[in-house]
Amino acid sequence: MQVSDSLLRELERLHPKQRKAVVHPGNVVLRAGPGSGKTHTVVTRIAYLLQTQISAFRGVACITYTNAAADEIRRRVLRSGVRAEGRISCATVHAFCLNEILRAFAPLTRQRAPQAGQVLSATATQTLLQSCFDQAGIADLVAQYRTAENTRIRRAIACNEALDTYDPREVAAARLYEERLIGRGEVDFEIMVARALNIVREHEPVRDLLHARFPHLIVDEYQDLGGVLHELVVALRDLAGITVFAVGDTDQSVFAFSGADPRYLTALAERDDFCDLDLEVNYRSGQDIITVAEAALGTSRGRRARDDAPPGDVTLKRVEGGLDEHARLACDLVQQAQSKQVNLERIAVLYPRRGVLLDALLAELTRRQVSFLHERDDVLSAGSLSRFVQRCASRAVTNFQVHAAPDSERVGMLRRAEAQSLASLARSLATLRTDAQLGPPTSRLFLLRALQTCLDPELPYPADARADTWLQQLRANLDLDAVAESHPDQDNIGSLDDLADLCQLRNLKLQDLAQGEQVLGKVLVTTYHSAKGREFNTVILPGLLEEIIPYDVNDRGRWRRPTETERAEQRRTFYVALTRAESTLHLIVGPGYYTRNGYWRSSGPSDFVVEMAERLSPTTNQA
Ligand SMILES: Nc1ncnc2c1ncn2[C@@H]1O[C@H](COP(=O)(O)OP(=O)(O)OP(=O)(O)O)[C@@H](O)[C@H]1O
Repeated sequence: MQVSDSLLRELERLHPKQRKAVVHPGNVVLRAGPGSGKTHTVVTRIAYLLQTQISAFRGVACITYTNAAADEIRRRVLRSGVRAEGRISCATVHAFCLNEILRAFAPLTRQRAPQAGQVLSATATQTLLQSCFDQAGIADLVAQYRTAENTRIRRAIACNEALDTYDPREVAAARLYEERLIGRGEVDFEIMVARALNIVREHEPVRDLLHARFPHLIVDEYQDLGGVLHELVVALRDLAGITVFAVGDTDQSVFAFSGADPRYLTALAERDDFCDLDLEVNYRSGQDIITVAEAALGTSRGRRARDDAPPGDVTLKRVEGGLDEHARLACDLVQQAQSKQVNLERIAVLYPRRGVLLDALLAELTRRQVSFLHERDDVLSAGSLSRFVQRCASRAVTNFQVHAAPDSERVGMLRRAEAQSLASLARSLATLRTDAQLGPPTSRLFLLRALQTCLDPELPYPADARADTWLQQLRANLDLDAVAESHPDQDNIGSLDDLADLCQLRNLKLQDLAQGEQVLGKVLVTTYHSAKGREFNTVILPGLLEEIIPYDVNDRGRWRRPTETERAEQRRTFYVALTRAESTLHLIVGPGYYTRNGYWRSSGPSDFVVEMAERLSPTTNQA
């Protein structure tokens, strides 16, 4: 098969090591630092495989950590000009296991795929776990704070790992939890992966069919995936003969609290049948930003910026008061960046987790009328249907912005906003309908046309239009209530009503629904965790105070300082936040903060920053 001109040009632009990873015929482990082009390499490899090695009837499966990452990779592959329609399955671990294994092979395995409402929501999971704690004699534990530990234990059980480091009563509760789940005919995300693993191990025809459909499997962010997924990947490699391309960065491992472990990536890399590759150039950040980030990590990896990259600008600022002052300075810095012609959507203000810092930031941004987008993923209902609505809102808002812009600015605006294409939304809607067993629409164009009517009308909805009326129309035109009613995910069942209630209760505007999506003209305010995989011209990190980062951990209802392991993970999260910056990075420290009860805590600057500054005082400009 022939390589297209555009792909040839892309291959030429790659670093020789990236190119080697793209065209390597066998299994690959690609371990590389932030901004080194891992995602870029993944996208090019998928395009290359689809164009040169995989016939029109077969495809590539790509597993990512988040839905956003899956959407992003799919969008970029389609944009590369390769005919990938229907030949790329890009999904999270759970969606892959559910759709490509449990559901696809239900007739062969005689295991019924989850039906309407049988995939437990997060709240239902916690209720079930709490009742198991009660039965196991540990009623004093609060399920909300032990969910990650429960996941860790269940993963260890599924992988036959030693359980002696866990509280035996929690192990008993975890076993009870699974028994009850199975007894009720329900599933949760963990059990879907474990079931998929068993099916692959026990059913040879499933393995053959999987190999026939997906001769290549790509797994992104491997360091954040747990042991069960690792065993699934090994089974797909060793038993089904699927070629594996695993990508990750152990320094960016930030989900160990729920059983993820970078050693699985190392284990793959050490195998003789895998080619272990590294990339050392950081294409995103200037050298000063890279140096500061490595100092914060505490380990010099010797990564370097590309030759022509400006060094970047790193400032460490100190305020004399509490978090209100951090927030004021953060807003000043946003405005300063804006005055240097940096588009607002290229600026991110990042915080480690919710609390007093976020309260102060939101209050100040609102007071100053800075246009910002806060990813309140906990406020809008969870689930794929709610996410679909949010993506539609993002498309509608962007369409309005393009419509309202002067002619000279319109060119490339949709691309700059990375707005959802109607085709990608139509595909997501088709998947939602299939999952809900609603059957295909009357014609392939039906969904596209319905979406176009809702999202790209001749007179677009203004971004500040009332969200409730817009949502009402979307629900009716796309028949979303039918999806909600019979979808297997409990999260989806009440999500439209929840969204509608929220829109009315809070008087939300259309742009407020465009959560988690890039919206032009808005500064992004989000957590260090959610910033993973993304990049911004300017990154501002206020509230770098001890107790805020590293922060205290809730252990069985009591707050305590993090253990060494937890501290190391928090340090990696901080490193992830620092490495999102392309050209400007602002760090803000101070003497302390007021708690929500109004007590002053003289916590002082974050240890992470103090240690970092000690390692490299000359690079950082003291303001
Ligand atoms: N060979 C290359 N030439 C020029 N730019 C590149 C090259 N490879 C990647 N880039 C650019 O570098 C930036 C970072 O790439 P990418 O997001 O793929 O890195 P990553 O390794 O996935 O980062 P992270 O782990 O931090 O999420 C992107 O803007 C990408 O377009």
